[in-house]
Amino acid sequence: MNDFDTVVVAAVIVAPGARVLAAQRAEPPALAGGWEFPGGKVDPGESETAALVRECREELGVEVTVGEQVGGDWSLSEGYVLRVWLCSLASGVPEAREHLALRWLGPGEYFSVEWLGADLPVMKTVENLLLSRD
Ligand SMILES: Nc1nc2c([nH]c(=O)n2[C@H]2C[C@H](O)[C@@H](COP(=O)(O)OP(=O)(O)OP(=O)(O)O)O2)c(=O)[nH]1
Repeated sequence: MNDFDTVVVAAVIVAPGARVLAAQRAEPPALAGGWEFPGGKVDPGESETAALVRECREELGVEVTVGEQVGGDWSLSEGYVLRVWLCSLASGVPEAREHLALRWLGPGEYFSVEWLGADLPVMKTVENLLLSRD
């Protein structure tokens, strides 16, 4: 990445049973229908973890606790970089306020949705992380 890249942060919300929350994008048309981890762009002057908490509040109506980072910089389109953290639910039940749908995926279901290109390798790394914990 370079200093001009926009950081997009994403939350892998993990629930008991090693379930992770996948969210289906509503827009733009090129990405609509694809599945991602909830998140969004970091605002100027905002910390990355604060952006993560804010995006989960706005998009899902939940409070999350931020845990360990998953990898480093994940490639996105030109000018963007994706950074990902494991999170847990502190309060609330996720609702699709900005997404088409939400789905909890358990082990064996992690690849049952059409992940966006950037998210597929993230899901693979998360699978390794979660399954090595058992
Ligand atoms: N949030 C999120 N965005 C992702 C993921 N994977 C991926 O390629 N992207 C792309 C889609 C978008 O082009 C960009 C994030 O934009 P966004 O629309 O979620 O950001 P935002 O909530 O801040 O929205 P805005 O500024 O456009 O209103 O990163 C992911 O897992 N989570």
